[in-house]
Amino acid sequence: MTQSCPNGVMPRLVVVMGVSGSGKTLVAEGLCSQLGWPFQEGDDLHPPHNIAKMSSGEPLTDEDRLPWLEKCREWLAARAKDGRGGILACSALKGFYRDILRQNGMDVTFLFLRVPRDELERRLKGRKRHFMPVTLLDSQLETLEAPSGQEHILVLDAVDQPAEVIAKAIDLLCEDQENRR
Ligand SMILES: Nc1ncnc2c1ncn2[C@@H]1O[C@H](COP(=O)(O)OP(=O)(O)O)[C@@H](O)[C@H]1O
Ligand SMILES: O=C(O)[C@H](O)[C@@H](O)[C@H](O)[C@H](O)COP(=O)(O)O
Repeated sequence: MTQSCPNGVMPRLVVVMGVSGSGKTLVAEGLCSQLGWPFQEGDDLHPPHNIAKMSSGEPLTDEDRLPWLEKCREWLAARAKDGRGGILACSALKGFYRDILRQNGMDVTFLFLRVPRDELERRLKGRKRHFMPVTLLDSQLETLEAPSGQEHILVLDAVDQPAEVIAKAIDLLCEDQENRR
């Protein structure tokens, strides 16, 4: 079902968002390897105490997340400067977190990966060597403020096989690019 953009996908800033297990890392890496844009894993920008907190089964608070979101925003701002595009895997669960990432009028496209709870649980249980415990899944889902119609966010039901999900993500970026012309 992949359609190619007539002129290719033009470099831009994309945040692949959603709860833990939704496939942010897989999709963001897949997009970057196909598009040749820089990739950043949002988890790698967390301060160590945030990772320790989640590892111990405690959800993060807004206060915990603010310095991390600032790091994420700085990464996006640096990519905006160099103009080669960039894709950040970042949960961006609440509307105001997303506003932080768009601060100063930065043109950021959010791609929300929507996945049912049972599939999320299956994925988190199957994922090896990762700090995030499956017991935090419900708090992730409670914290998530699904994008409202007012926020221009691309929504992808990310339940197919990985290659298909990545192809659909490229289709959505192409479609959006055409709509923005
Ligand atoms: N479309 C998919 N189908 C099957 N497994 C997937 C899919 N997307 C991701 N996974 C697997 O689910 C787990 C969570 O994916 P990951 O990309 O780490 O999610 P996130 O970064 O949102 O926490 C990983 O083991 C990954 O390989
Ligand atoms: O805001 C948060 O609570 C965290 O950022 C969280 O949403 C994120 O999901 C974890 O860092 C786990 O990492 P994965 O999303 O890669 O599972």
